Formats: sequence, C-alpha cells, structure tokens
Amino acid sequence: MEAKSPSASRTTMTDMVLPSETNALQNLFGGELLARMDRAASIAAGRHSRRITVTASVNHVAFNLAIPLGSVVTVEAAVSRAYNTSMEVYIDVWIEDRYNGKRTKANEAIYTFVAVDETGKPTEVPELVPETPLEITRFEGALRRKQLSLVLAGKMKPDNATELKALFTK
Ligand SMILES: CCCCCCCCCCCCCCCC(=O)SCCNC(=O)CCNC(=O)[C@H](O)C(C)(C)COP(=O)(O)OP(=O)(O)OC[C@H]1O[C@@H](n2cnc3c(N)ncnc32)[C@H](O)[C@@H]1OP(=O)(O)O
Repeated sequence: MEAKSPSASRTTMTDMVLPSETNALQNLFGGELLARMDRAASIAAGRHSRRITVTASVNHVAFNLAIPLGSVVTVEAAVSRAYNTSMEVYIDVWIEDRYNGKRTKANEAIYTFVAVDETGKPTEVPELVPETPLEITRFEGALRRKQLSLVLAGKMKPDNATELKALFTK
C-alpha cells in the first residue's frame, strides 16, 4: 500500500450554530460538536484508508472556548498517524468572525478510527508520512497517546506502554 501524507485525508466542514443545537447559555451543545468532529474525522479516516472506518476511541477533547449561537464553525480533521489497522485523527475547530473573517481556535480533539471490512474485521491501512513541522509533532506524540488509550481501555498492560512511560522517566 502506498504511503500517504496528512493532506490526502484533510477534511474541512463549515456550518453554523442553530438555536436547536445550543445549551441553556446559548452556546453550541458539546454533544453536537462531538458529532460534527466525528463526522469530519470519519471522512478523513475513510480518505486515508479507502475503507469503512469505525470510531474506536475518543482520546482527547478540549472545550477551550464556548461557541455562541450563530457562529460560523469550521471543523478540520486529518489523519496524524497510521498503524496496522488503526489511525489517529487530529481535529481542530475554528470560529470565524463574521465581519472581519478572523479565525480563532475554539477546540481540538483526537479520535482513533479503525478500518474494517464488510464483516467488521480490522483491515490494514496505508502508512502515514508527515510533512510539515506541525504534522511531525503530532505524528511523534501519537504513539504515547495510543498506548495511554489502550491502557485506559484495559487492552495494554501499563508495563508494556514503553513510549508512554518514557514521558515520566526522561
Ligand atoms: C471514503 C471511502 C469509504 C467507503 C465506505 C463508506 C461507507 C460509509 C461508512 C460511514 C461510516 C461512518 C462512521 C462513523 C463512525 C462511527 O460512528 S462508528 C460507530 C461507533 N463505533 C463502533 O461501533 C466501533 C465498535 N468497536 C469495534 O468494532 C471494535 O472494538 C474495533 C474498533 C473494530 C476494534 O476491534 P478489536 O477487536 O479491538 O480489534 P483489535 O485487532 O484488537 O484492534 C484493532 C486496532 O484498533 C486499535 N484499538 C482498539 N481499541 C483501541 C482504543 N481504545 N484506543 C486506541 N486504539 C485502539 C488496536 O490497537 C488495533 O490497532 P492496530 O495496531 O491494528 O493499528
């Protein structure tokens, strides 16, 4: 399988915040944002793998800024590292000032997707080769995030999480 860069999977979705999607403070409901990020990330994982993909884990979500009613919200997702059958997808969320077009980063998240065949069995994905400095930083941090996710899910013994442990012993 031919290796791909993150730009091959980059997915951008822009939409606005409607009244039915807000909480009591008139800000975008967190679950709605999670769903928008899941949709963009699953398209990115599908573009990288050209397979059916399923969300295996939501590894990290940071709701740094509330997103008010009426905001123009852009969700950008791209595969940040690919393994055997799984892919880490990094998602950045931006809000855009209606009048001057200035973009502000509101949130970010990291999801893990697994490519599967028609029976739901995990199947191989192409390697990912990062290109830009940001892509390289995200690529290099991905293995410890995968190990943390597997440890929390009870799928890896903490002792085997060598990359994660190195964070604390360096
Ligand atoms: C464009 C072309 C498309 C064409 C076609 C389109 C069709 C249009 C489809 C629309 C698609 C919409 C997609 C929406 C996205 C959902 O909403 S999907 C619904 C929610 N998700 C689910 O239902 C998934 C349910 N879970 C599962 O099916 C299984 O647990 C999984 C995820 C397949 C993993 O199965 P498993 O038995 O644990 O498999 P296993 O071999 O142990 O692990 C497989 C890989 O996952 C990793 N993994 C497993 N758990 C974790 C974890 N917690 N953390 C990190 N990694 C993990 C493993 O490390 C392994 O990685 P690799 O080393 O192979 O890379």
